[in-house]
Amino acid sequence: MLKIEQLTGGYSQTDIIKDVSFSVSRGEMFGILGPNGSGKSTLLKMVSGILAPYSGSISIKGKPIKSYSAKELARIIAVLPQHSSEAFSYSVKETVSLGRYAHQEGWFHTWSGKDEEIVWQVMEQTGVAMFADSLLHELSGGERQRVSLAQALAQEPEILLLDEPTNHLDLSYQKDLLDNLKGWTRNTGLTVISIFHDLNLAGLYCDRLLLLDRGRIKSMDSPNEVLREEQIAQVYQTSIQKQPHPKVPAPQMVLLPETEGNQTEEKLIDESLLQVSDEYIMLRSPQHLRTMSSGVVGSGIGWHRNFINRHVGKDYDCSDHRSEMADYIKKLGFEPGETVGMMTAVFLEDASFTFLKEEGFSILVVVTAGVGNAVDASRSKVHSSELVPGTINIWMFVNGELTEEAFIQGIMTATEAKAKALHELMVRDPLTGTIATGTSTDSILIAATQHGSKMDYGGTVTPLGKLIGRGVYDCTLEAVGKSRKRVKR
Ligand SMILES: Nc1ncnc2c1ncn2[C@@H]1O[C@H](COP(=O)(O)OP(=O)(O)OP(=O)(O)O)[C@@H](O)[C@H]1O
Repeated sequence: MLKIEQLTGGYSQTDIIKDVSFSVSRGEMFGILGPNGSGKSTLLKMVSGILAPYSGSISIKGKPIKSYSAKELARIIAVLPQHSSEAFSYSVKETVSLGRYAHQEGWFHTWSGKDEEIVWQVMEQTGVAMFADSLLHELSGGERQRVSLAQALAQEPEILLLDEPTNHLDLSYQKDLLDNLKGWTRNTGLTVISIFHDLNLAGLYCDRLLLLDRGRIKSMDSPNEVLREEQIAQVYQTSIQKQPHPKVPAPQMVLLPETEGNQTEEKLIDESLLQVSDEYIMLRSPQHLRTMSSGVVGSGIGWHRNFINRHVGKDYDCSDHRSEMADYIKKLGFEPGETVGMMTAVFLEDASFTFLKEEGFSILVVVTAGVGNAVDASRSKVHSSELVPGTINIWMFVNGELTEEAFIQGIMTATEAKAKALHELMVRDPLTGTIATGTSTDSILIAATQHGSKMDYGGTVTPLGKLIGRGVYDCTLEAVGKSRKRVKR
């Protein structure tokens, strides 16, 4: 659809765009990225024919751009410029109607039924039909942006060039606009070439991205390839981290703020922060901790500062345990979003905890363990899937920085140490009679301050794994021992 070859150009004989070549296919959504001043708008001006290049060529549908008249070009390409705050006293409908100019034939430019139909259709699509008679200056910045888009669409272009289209739009209109653009590329074959400042939106919606660095192509590929941490950090000169999107296979780039200097003094997470009552064991951390857990509340990966292991009776109704637990946390005066909450039928005075230190880092392990509901994971097929309280809950608080890999390996190490303790104590699965590996509702938490020594790994023979293995094994032995004594009494 569009082919750019060795394009060089700029202003007053200064090269802004240098030797740029790429092509865009019909129906493609193509994003242009780059820091301020890297030449994105200049490139778009050349592609739209507003600015003549010094050298190189641009061809559209196989013909040089120079061979098209202005009117012919306007029937193929529509441009949505960077938003301007100027607003003339035209009505919305009049403004959108200007987009039909390229399609009007002859000297008298008669307004046809088709023109009218298309203008209303694009006003509906962009959500501005309700303002049809309003004057532009009466609209908000985002509403005016949508009017400009409607005007561009009224041209019925085959290629839509957009300079920062989501500028001034609130979240829901950003999503609507990009969903619509994506839909049009798929359904009507519209080709979209758009400048983005928001790398995450570009990564979510574009088929391919072009990254400009001081007027040259730094990278042009799929979003996942272009949005590489080191590359973006280098081109944008900032600290950035790449993460997977939680729902779709698209990269998300997050800024890493400079927090040095305004950090409050780090407080050690140790047993002095534990509060144990008949109702719950609680740890309130002075700072947010990076967590990976399977709690009833706060499960998955996150940042939390309150940790509650709550005692519930054996007859606790588990049918809506998540919302019941969230209500309970609120009643205690905590925000469920900041809290990891677990439940246990074990008497909390039977909890076991230990604080272990190594060169440069330390961990606090807390275990509550009831094994009446023990299961051998290798034979769990014979059990029903019903959830019953009676469980081993393991908390591990690490004073140190963990990689994601270390979080996962720490959980593996703890699970192995727990299984070993159950083996040592000959805890049996009551249904199979074989040695149990856990219970059917065990929960685990690993939480790290993310300050201090960095631990890349948490496997069994790593410094972190050694402390976890020992701490979880010892605490599980002790907690199961205490709870068994109580059962005997
Ligand atoms: N009309 C102009 N005359 C002279 N120089 C210009 C003109 N427009 C832009 N420039 C210069 O060209 C360079 C690239 O500008 P351009 O607007 O293409 O960058 P951009 O990547 O779109 O930046 P931004 O992200 O800030 O919108 C800048 O150094 C700018 O000062």
